[in-house]
Amino acid sequence: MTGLTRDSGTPTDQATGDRLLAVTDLSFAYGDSPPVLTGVTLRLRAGEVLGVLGRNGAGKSTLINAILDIVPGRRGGSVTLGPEGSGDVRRHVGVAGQRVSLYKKLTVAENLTHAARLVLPRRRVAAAAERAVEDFGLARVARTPVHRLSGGWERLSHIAASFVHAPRLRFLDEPTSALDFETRTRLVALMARWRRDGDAMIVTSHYPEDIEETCTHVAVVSGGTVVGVGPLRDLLGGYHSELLARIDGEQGPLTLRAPAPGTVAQAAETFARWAGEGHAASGVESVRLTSRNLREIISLDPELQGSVVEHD
Ligand SMILES: Nc1ncnc2c1ncn2[C@@H]1O[C@H](COP(=O)(O)OP(=O)(O)OP(=O)(O)O)[C@@H](O)[C@H]1O
Repeated sequence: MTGLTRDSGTPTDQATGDRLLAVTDLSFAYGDSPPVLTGVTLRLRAGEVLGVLGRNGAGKSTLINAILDIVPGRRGGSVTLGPEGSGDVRRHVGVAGQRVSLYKKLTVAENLTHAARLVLPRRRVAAAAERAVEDFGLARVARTPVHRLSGGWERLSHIAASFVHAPRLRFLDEPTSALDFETRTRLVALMARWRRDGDAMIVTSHYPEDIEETCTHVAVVSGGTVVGVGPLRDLLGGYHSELLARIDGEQGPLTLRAPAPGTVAQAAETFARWAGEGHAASGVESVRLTSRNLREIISLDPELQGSVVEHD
């Protein structure tokens, strides 16, 4: 495929000062089984968000587990987590795994407090838990025991507890699964805020829209390694959008068509320019903006086919 750069444009750490993750030549196998991952090298700096795509069973969760050394099985390679020289990995790293890890009998607020106590000094625990309730919109369920929550609220509470200590490096394994539209929107907005604040993230998802909305870089796990890493804008920019404007002119309806390289936002800019040049002065009947988005791009790439699922 043309858009995805292989081994070029990898998030780099030319200036290592704001580096939050360095993975070099990491391999991983479960027990005596053949390796699930081989020779993975990744770098993430402040403000970079890496979206990880791949089919079911490709090794996305394993990538997170291997980086964090959660499950035994690392076979060589090196990993540096968090800001360089900070020493305190637990304080700077947060993991919202695919499986919810909350105490079922405790309320959401109690879970948040407990999670904060594990990492933060006592004087900061209450404020951190309160802030998580506010940021994640959990006030309605704060006093509800986890076993009585719906699946979506449970997942959101799980993510809130995972990040109650406001880590600089965040791992999110399929964070939007089970979330309704409103809740997903809230999480996506929070992720954008964390990115602006300079946190780095690794996000796995089967939804290209999640990756497109939240990530600065994309990686594909396939055949036991990370086969493509690149900036999202390069991936999307390698394809063309098309603008269609139907205009009612004196000679009857007229269709204007123009290729617009790049993302939907860039295409919209092109249309605005047309309008400024008077093309639309006689009245635009309808404007269709078609763009190759990540979902379309994935459908064109055999390596990625099967790695996405449809939203409900
Ligand atoms: N604890 C384990 N022991 C042995 N094999 C495992 C274990 N966990 C995962 N695997 C295997 O490792 C491979 C990668 O699994 P992983 O869960 O990382 O894939 P994934 O890309 O996250 O999948 P999904 O999209 O379904 O969540 C699979 O073949 C899986 O069966």
